[in-house]
Amino acid sequence: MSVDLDHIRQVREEADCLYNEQQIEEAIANMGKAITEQLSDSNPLIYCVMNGGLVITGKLMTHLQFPLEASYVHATRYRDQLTGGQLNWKVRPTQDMKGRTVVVVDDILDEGHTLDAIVDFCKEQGAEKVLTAVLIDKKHDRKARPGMKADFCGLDIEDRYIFGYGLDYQGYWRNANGIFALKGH
Ligand SMILES: O=P(O)(O)OC[C@H]1O[C@H](OP(=O)(O)OP(=O)(O)O)[C@H](O)[C@@H]1O
Ligand SMILES: Nc1nc2[nH]cnc2c(=O)[nH]1
Repeated sequence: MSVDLDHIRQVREEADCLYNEQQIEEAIANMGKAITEQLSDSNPLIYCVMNGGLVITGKLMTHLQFPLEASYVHATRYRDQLTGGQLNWKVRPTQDMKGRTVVVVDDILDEGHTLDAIVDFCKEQGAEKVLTAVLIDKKHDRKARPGMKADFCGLDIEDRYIFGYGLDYQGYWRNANGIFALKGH
């Protein structure tokens, strides 16, 4: 499928900025502090959920100055759509996580099905404790479980489709240096 780059550029120009870079970096630093306070002696295994978790995981890790191991999983359920479907595992965790503390890091907790499935998988593999960390929690009443929350969260957003800081619009703008909401969504 060919991509209309003029459309991609226009989407970015017309989008509403919900959080700028400075606000996001401050939120990431606060997440790093909270994780450090709780986990600095636990030798955790940090899983980046690709693709969206790429930016937040990299930035968050530099705030975690204690021994840890890092790896990634790849699961997707939105592909290039604005609404989610069936979770598609592309790469499952490979490390031995028996008895380990695992932290699953992703860009967004939207409905929560992605995080729930990854957490369940890690528990089935014998992880002792599985915690979740997300940059963004989207506020609505469609969570996979009522009241579902991440253990560590940077920012809340209203119920709109967003991109930037790892989140994409049709595969683009994961590199946008703010959190932007799509015009009209
Ligand atoms: O809470 P949920 O409703 O399950 O949605 C959250 C997930 O959706 C996005 O991934 P996506 O499936 O778009 O794949 P991507 O990471 O490659 O963008 C995002 O990165 C989260 O992993
Ligand atoms: N890009 C993007 N991906 C998502 N996955 C779940 N919610 C969202 C969202 O608002 N934006």
